[in-house]
Amino acid sequence: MELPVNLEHHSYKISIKTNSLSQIGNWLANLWHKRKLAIITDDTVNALYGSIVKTSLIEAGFETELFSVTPGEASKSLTTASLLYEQLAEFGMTRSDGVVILGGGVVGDLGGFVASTYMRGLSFVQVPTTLLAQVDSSVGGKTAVNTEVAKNLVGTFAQPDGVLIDPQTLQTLNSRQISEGIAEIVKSAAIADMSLWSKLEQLDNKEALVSEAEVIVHACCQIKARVVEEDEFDNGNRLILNFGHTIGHAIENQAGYGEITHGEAVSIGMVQLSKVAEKKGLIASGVTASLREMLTKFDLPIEWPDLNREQLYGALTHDKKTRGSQLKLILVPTIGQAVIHQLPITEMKEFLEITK
Ligand SMILES: NC(=O)c1ccc[n+]([C@@H]2O[C@H](COP(=O)([O-])OP(=O)(O)OC[C@H]3O[C@@H](n4cnc5c(N)ncnc54)[C@H](O)[C@@H]3O)[C@@H](O)[C@H]2O)c1
Ligand SMILES: O=C(O)C(=O)C[C@@H](O)[C@H](O)[C@H](O)COP(=O)(O)O
Ligand SMILES: [Zn+2]
Repeated sequence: MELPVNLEHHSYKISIKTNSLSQIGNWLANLWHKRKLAIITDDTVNALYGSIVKTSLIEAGFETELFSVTPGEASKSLTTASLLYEQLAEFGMTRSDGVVILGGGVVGDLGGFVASTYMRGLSFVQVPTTLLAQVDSSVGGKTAVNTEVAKNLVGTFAQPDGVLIDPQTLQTLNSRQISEGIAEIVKSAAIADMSLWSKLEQLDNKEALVSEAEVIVHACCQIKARVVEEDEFDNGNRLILNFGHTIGHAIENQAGYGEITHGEAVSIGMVQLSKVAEKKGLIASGVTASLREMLTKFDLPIEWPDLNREQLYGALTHDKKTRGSQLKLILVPTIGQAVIHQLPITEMKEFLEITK
């Protein structure tokens, strides 16, 4: 299956095909000529898929080197980015060369950030290997690293030249990693696609979902491509992709990056936000219960973790949907639709249930 992402200055295709990873050399040879390639990955993905990818690229005629970082959210940092800049320079990467980003959303965001800033920008492709990365992070061109102050505080908008998705790689993920990806699938359905929501309702558990991965990944990429095509730079309707993220990112930051995964934090964020929104009459009654039921079916957390709410509030003031003292909060008034609700950022204390 192939899906186009049609953008004003940088269109590209998402290819979704089981067992395509070993054919990456041919796929890239059709996209790029005469490139020196740097694969950016993490140690776990390297051990599983590094040599398949590197061999295929070398066989296709590319001079290829692989750079691997420590797995986990803590690597999405300026420190790791600096190390990668040095490694790319040592390998002699120039602006006619390209970066192949192989792994989950962490190397996707980090590698995209490094590729788009090294020498003011190299071409790159995304080869996502987690469910989360296949349904969300590999598409749309948001790159970032975290800082102590806030999640994804520093980043770029930089689109890949292509996305190669091999759903077969999902077979080596553990149960928690599958759930984490499902949080973004539930988000995508909740904000924009009632028929995907109905499909998710029919699935008994995550094993059933993984067995239909190709169809579900395609549906999510289609939603994301449609939203990004309309608003590439996140000034309008793209903000709806951030449902659950205002609270979610604050949780990730305050728990310590990687302690609560991105998907888990977004799951909690969607439910806790909707709970208060429902009480305030901002969304239809029953939305929160539907989200709770769906997310718990897929083993995702939905209750507040034991974190200081005032500190959570401090962390969420750095949300990129703020403009001055106003925040654009994403609400789901009924399943399948999203709205942008502007409010003074201080009102988020109500959503965090901070008692005066
Ligand atoms: N740019 C975007 O639009 C966007 C969208 C959603 C999330 N994100 C970001 O994505 C990140 C989360 O991504 P993630 O959940 O993929 O985390 P991740 O990249 O840390 O991957 C999770 C774990 O799975 C391992 N792994 C990866 N592929 C594997 C495979 N096939 N088999 C076995 N293990 C494998 C990794 O080594 C890692 O330990 C967060 O930083 C989040 O902010 C970005
Ligand atoms: O692509 C987008 O736009 C999203 O918001 C997708 C989110 O799932 C993703 O987590 C994104 O990285 C969040 O972006 P941010 O702008 O809130 O840092
Ligand atoms: Zn997300």
